[in-house]
Amino acid sequence: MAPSKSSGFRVACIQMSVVNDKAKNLAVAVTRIEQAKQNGCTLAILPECFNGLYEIDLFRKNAEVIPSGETCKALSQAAKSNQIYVVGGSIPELYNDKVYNTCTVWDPNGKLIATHRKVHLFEVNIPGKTCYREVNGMTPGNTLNTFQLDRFKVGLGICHDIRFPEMAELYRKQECDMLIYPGNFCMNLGPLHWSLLTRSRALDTQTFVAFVSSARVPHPTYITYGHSQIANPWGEVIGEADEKDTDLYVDLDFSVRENMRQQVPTEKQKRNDIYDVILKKN
Ligand SMILES: NC(=O)CC(=O)C(=O)O
Repeated sequence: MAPSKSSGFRVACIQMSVVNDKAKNLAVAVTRIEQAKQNGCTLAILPECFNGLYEIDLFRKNAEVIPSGETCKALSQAAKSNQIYVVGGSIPELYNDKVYNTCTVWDPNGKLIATHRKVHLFEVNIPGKTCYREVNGMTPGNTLNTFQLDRFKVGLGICHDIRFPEMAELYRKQECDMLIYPGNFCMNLGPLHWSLLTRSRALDTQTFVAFVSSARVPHPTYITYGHSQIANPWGEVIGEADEKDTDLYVDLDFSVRENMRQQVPTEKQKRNDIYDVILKKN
């Protein structure tokens, strides 16, 4: 049974296989959102770049104007017909001839209630392993973004954004109850960092953190790690997928967050007289 609305809700992490065919990806996403609702979920979360492969050369081809593009139309309709909140992973967004890596959020009436453009683009150079320069295909966003799901406040990031504790700290300051990061880690960095980062951001901020990947589909240039997971405010992993095409359903009980904050009151112990994290631009 899904948790009662006052204490929390059930969330679906949709770890779908993403292929080089937008129509197929959209059809899969819509079906899985419907299944999430049938399984008692209040919220369904899709992965980063779920409407096309995470390939620099494909970003502009798959880019759409928000909210008039076909991906937004499909997500809005899926949210409305299933009466469910949808965090639409991310898609390449076309805006003023620039391409952003953008997350859209839809309420159960199919209304767009938030967007988030990836602030920290993925840039690594690990010789012989992974070399990726997302800046060659995307423009970074400049704002932090939240939305309200009933009485719970949710902060948004996309993949590489999870590596920056300052951003999560700013969401903690805004009293977010949960952080959501649609993601797509590679096989070199995923095994070492994916779970560590999910747990760290959950513990730092005393929130629930959902890090939602696409499934591992063998591909010549970018192979996704998978392992979508959710950590609770204690830093415990309370649900984790393997690498396969699957959906992870997890019940969130926000009284756990209240208890943690009372029992380990780090929030009240911050020494803002000697250090602070400050939002400079939004
Ligand atoms: N896809 C990403 O943005 C980030 C990533 O894979 C990493 O930080 O590692």
